[in-house]
Amino acid sequence: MINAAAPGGRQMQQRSGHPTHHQRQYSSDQFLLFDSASGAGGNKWLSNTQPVEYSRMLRSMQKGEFLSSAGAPSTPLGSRPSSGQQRNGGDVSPSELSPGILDLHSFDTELLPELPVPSMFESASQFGYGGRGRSFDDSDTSFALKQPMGKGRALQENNLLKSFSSDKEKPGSVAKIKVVVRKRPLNKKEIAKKEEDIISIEPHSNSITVHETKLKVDLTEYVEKHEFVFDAVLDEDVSNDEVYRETVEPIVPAIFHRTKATCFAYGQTGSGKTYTMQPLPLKASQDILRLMYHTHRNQGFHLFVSFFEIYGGKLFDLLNDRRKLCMREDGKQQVCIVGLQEYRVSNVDTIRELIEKGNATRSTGTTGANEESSRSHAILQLAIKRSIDGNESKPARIIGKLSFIDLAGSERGADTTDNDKQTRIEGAEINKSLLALKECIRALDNDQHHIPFRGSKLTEVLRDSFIGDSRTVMISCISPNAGSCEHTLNTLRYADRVKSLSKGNNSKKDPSVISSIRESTTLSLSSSIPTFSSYEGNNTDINTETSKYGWSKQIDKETSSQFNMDRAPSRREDRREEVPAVPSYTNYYKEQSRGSTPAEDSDFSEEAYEQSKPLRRGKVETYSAPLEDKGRRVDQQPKWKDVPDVDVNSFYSDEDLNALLKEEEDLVIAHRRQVEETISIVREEMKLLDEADQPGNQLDEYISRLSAILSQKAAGIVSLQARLAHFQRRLTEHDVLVSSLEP
Ligand SMILES: Nc1ncnc2c1ncn2[C@@H]1O[C@H](COP(=O)(O)OP(=O)(O)OP(=O)(O)O)[C@@H](O)[C@H]1O
Repeated sequence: MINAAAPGGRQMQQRSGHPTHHQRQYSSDQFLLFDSASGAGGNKWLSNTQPVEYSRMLRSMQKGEFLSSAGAPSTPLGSRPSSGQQRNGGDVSPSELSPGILDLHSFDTELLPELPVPSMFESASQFGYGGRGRSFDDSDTSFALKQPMGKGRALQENNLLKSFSSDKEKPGSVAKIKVVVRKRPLNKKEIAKKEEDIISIEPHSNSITVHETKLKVDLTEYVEKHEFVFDAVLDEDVSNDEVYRETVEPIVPAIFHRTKATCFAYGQTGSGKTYTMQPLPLKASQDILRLMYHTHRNQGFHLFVSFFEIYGGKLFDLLNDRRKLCMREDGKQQVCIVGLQEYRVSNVDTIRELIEKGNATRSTGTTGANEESSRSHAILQLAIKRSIDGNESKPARIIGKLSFIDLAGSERGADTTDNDKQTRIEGAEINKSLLALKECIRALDNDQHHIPFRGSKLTEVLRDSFIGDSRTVMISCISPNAGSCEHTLNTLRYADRVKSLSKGNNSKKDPSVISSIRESTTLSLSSSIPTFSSYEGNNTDINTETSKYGWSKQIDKETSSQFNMDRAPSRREDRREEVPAVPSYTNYYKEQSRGSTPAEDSDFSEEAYEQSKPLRRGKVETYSAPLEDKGRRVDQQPKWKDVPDVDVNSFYSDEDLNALLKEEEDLVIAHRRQVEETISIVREEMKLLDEADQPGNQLDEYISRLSAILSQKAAGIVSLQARLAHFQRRLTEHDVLVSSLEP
């Protein structure tokens, strides 16, 4: 448990002169300038305000800092550089790339016969593995290179190996949902601005504390602490290798056992989602291939890769020149993405190339880059498939898969300060998808019969990841700087809220990893931006052993053609059963441009579905009514058990959304007007102050007058912010309703 009174790390030591408060309520004498739950407050100015020097503060305002933050009251958004480019201050190497893909072509799951699984220890000794493979942080995919373990936080063991050596390879041994928080270091810009690092982390207790600087009405500064506990908390010095070991590595073996696993990165723009997600698929591929060639050797498994993005509710194939994709639901309510390319891969280099290609496509496809890319969700999927009865000429059936999702910046959905309607509508779309995602994850953890995946495109395409034997890892990325405090708190609070609502939170929790929040504020955040990330997940057993393993250099390096890649058969071609390997992208694309029709996809789905149906697991049946009703049409909807009792027409229309957006616009304009008025008053007063600043004059009088005016104006702004928060709540409710209703 956290000692709330303990110093919060180095940043807290720096401010040791300031009193630390722990309160559960906003006290009446503390109005908080621009500190709103709405996230709309321009708290940059205040956050940057150091031990309050009144005149300095005024000068800051005079210089326009106030205008730039409060006048356009949004947290400054980092732009998203194109993939492969160096991000500001970042160190993403071209070889350390990429988020992931989703394969929904092969929606049917083949149940494997229980094959004997050789022990990895046996394999390891047999193949002479002595040490851990070189990390992707080193931009080297060679499996067998031994090198010293990176510095670490007791995460140096390879969880994959543990799974080899014990029954942990079975999906049931890995937590169903795990929530991890990762803090990035201060970037150059923040350091140049002398921004404080307000996050302290206690890795041993998995606790994280946000030290929020606030101002009282008399403009004295105080610090409020907000403490949270998650399944794992990763400090800024934790490497991407360690992130992988903590998050994805434990679930990799499960995908050979018909598990669908999903890894999300969530957080505000610039918090490190892409930085965190990019290396994961490559590392996972490395482990998957290793398992395929060793533990599961000769079992006919193949690895497939696909990569697409969801932007503005539309799907684009990142491995096929951003070709627009179509999502279809067949008679069995199986979702398939028509035209999505899948690549059969057999070595890591090929996967790396595909991922780089996808990232580049994503960038070029979203020129003007930062804004748009942070408004898209990129989904990369690694699928394990196997041909029926080991017959390579038959279409491969999906066994398990691992999806990596680099989500759009969480704050975008609730950015109420942007007056551009299109941007706000896009934001609403993101908001909707993030909310829907959170709801699905929560339903998943609660074993609910109805998984509300219809709430958004994102959850619809991830539908098969939410059913059956699934695993979810959420990585909440947070920025450490004071200016991002509100967004960071939103991320952590929402995570905590989701966690606290899950059944697992009550029944399965290890007391030592109970997610807890110890905050001094009780301002309702139910309306705040959906910053999910928290969840119950007791996987402490996974990380306690200390076995080692290493990879063989020879096994995964194939000396085959250019890309070592077979093309995944399209469904049309599946029926022809003639799928020559295509050695180059060019040929591949030509070949693929023929595409397949939705009807054909559906047909295929039917067949595949029928073949695998008897073996499907119970949970699928609970959500998918057509399992018992083969004649059901696509347009017939199942009867959801938990659809709210609402009048659909009163909520679910463009007019309503427009009305909400209009209301929001009015509020934003009113807010802005108040702020501008305040600024002009301050400027006037500064003039007076300058005039008064003569020997013999009484400055106190001016200062107290100014203080009174500012207090009054601030109260007005706080009131507007409360209205904005209220409005956001309504928007959120709207989104929840929309996500709960059938399309
Ligand atoms: N843990 C980290 N260590 C070092 N640098 C980091 C870390 N996390 C992020 N960065 C750097 O911070 C910057 C922003 O990170 P990134 O682009 O991953 O953010 P993001 O959350 O994906 O943003 P967006 O939502 O706009 O896509 C990049 O320059 C990146 O290199």
